[in-house]
Amino acid sequence: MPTTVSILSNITDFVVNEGHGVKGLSEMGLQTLPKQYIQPIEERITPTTVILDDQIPVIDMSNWDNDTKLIGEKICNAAEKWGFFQIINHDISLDVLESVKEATYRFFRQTAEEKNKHSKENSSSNNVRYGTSFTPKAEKALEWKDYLSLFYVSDEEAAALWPSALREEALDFLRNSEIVIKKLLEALMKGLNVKEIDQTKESLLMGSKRINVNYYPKCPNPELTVGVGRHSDVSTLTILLQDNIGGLYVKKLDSETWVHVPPIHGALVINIGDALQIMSNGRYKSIEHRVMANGSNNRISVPIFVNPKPSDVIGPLAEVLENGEEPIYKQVLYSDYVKHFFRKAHDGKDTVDFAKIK
Ligand SMILES: COc1cc(/C=C/C(=O)SCCNC(=O)CCNC(=O)[C@H](O)C(C)(C)COP(=O)(O)OP(=O)(O)OC[C@H]2O[C@@H](n3cnc4c(N)ncnc43)[C@H](O)[C@@H]2OP(=O)(O)O)ccc1O
Ligand SMILES: O=C(O)CCC(=O)C(=O)O
Ligand SMILES: [Fe+2]
Repeated sequence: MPTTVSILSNITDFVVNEGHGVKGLSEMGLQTLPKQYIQPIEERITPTTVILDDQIPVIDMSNWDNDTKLIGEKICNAAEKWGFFQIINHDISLDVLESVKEATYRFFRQTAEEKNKHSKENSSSNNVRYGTSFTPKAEKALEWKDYLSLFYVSDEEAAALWPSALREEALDFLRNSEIVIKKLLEALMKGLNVKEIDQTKESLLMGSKRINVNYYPKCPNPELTVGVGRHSDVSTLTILLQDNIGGLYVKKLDSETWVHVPPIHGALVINIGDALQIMSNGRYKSIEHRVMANGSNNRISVPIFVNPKPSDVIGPLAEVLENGEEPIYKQVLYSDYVKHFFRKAHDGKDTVDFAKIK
């Protein structure tokens, strides 16, 4: 049985290689944060940069069928001004949302050995990956988070490869999110002068999906580290289910201040990702966000990343440039873009520079 001292002398082995994750560290009852997790001061979330008198829009979807235009305009405004909003009355049942949260706990409660069957080194497929932090090899300071990431190909592949602890619940959440994703994209495309989402557009906007489950265990000295560092998502859009703990912070456009995203029971947090910022030629904003570590509670979240297909080439849409607007982004192969994102540590909005016309 390893002692606390021996574990602390080789954190990488215990947390990363043996698959105990930060959950394993947290459950040892550590009183002090290991030095590997201490973030530089500028990366920590401090009260001085957080504002309390503003918040991301909350959009009620209940009257979508009768009020499509008005709700659509609210969605486009939020995408331009905040890049983030919450939706309520979106028609995904509470049962589906509660079940995927329970299943997330069920997956992470398993032994390190069981979870580690899905690590990068052990997984039989690149489409299933259990890990910790973001990209430990490239990070100077680690992040206080464990995750399982599932790239959706087909129900058959999921049946063969996804862990049974959460397979059905994750698939159910994916299936049930389909209608609301289409409504959001329909509204966002109208705002860009795209009249119809034909098959090519549909594939470009939502040709692939990835569902992650994130576990942020209780943390000693949470003020010294982060759950997730500053980043923007590389998706078209992200649909995030969070629990009731809180801790997600979003950067306010053109400012150095951050706002908290308060948990609302049954709501989903929606954010625009880099792919849609690029396709909209910068009109819709893919905004930096980060997650605070928590000293008293474990937290979970379940993002669905709606993406182009890896083989798609993305760039500003023709409809957006029709009026003579100059493109600010070039055409890039989406899988090159995503690889660039995954190979470096979280460093805020710098990912999108990869696609900028210099
Ligand atoms: C994990 O914590 C996160 C995650 C996020 C994610 C935010 C998003 O927006 S995810 C949406 C990403 N889009 C897609 O998944 C759709 C398109 N997919 C692809 O293009 C490909 O599937 C691929 C992701 C590029 C992988 O293709 P493959 O040919 O298999 O490439 P590899 O060479 O194996 O991988 C490239 C590089 O990325 C690392 N990597 C791959 N998958 C993951 C993953 N799920 N999580 C972390 N890292 C991943 C892989 O290890 C390679 O790096 P090396 O250094 O090992 O070469 C936001 C915030 C978070 O905290
Ligand atoms: O846990 C959260 O609230 C956000 C997680 C996140 O930003 C991500 O997984 O990309
Ligand atoms: Fe994110």
